[in-house]
Amino acid sequence: MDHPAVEVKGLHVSYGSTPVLVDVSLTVPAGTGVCVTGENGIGKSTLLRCVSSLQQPDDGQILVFGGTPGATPEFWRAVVTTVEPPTWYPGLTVREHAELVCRAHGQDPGDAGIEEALERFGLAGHADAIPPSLSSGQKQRLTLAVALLRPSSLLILDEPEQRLDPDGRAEVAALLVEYVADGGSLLMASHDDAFAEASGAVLTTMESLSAVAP
Ligand SMILES: Nc1ncnc2c1ncn2[C@@H]1O[C@H](COP(=O)(O)OP(=O)(O)OP(=O)(O)O)[C@@H](O)[C@H]1O
Repeated sequence: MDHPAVEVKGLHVSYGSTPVLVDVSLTVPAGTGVCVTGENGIGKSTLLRCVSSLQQPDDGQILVFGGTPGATPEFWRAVVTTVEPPTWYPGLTVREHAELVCRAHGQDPGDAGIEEALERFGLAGHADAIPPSLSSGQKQRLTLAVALLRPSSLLILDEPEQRLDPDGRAEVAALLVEYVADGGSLLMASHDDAFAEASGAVLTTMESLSAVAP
């Protein structure tokens, strides 16, 4: 039986005595995209951090392709998460970061489409620069370019539209449509409904995921 890409049941997370996620449940069927929306501070990043195994919930169950998140190397081969801000390797250029990630995932950097990806993300002119010298939007473009270059089965993206100009948002939305059309699964949080819809994701509000009204 095919497992859903993500299955969250009865998730509870509190910070101190403040509950943030109360009985939250969510399913992302494999090969589909889901976008969680909702006001600042409602708990979207917390949910994505838990699904990415970067945070342990107080209670509830999370399965990613039927397994425990973060428990195996297979999880990290299948899942790309941009919930944590990226870290750049000192002295490696934009192109070298892309090559490194491709190599780590068993791809021949010469065949991985790096030049095309840098071109598509408007980074071709910055391929020999180091990431800290890029603008905040260019850094976000690089983060997403590298996330999409390497093979994966599930993308977990926290507000991927952040800091992108309108052309950048349209380009990323088109790439996410392609990713899901090619069989990938997508779980993201966004404040931009138009971007999320253009990405082909099903929009769902954070409130609707909780069995208990906040
Ligand atoms: N490490 C933490 N310690 C204490 N409180 C936290 C922590 N992380 C998040 N919170 C609180 O939990 C709530 C949910 O935060 P979270 O970042 O998940 O919301 P969000 O929906 O992603 O917000 P935004 O749209 O602003 O990104 C907020 O009230 C936030 O202040």
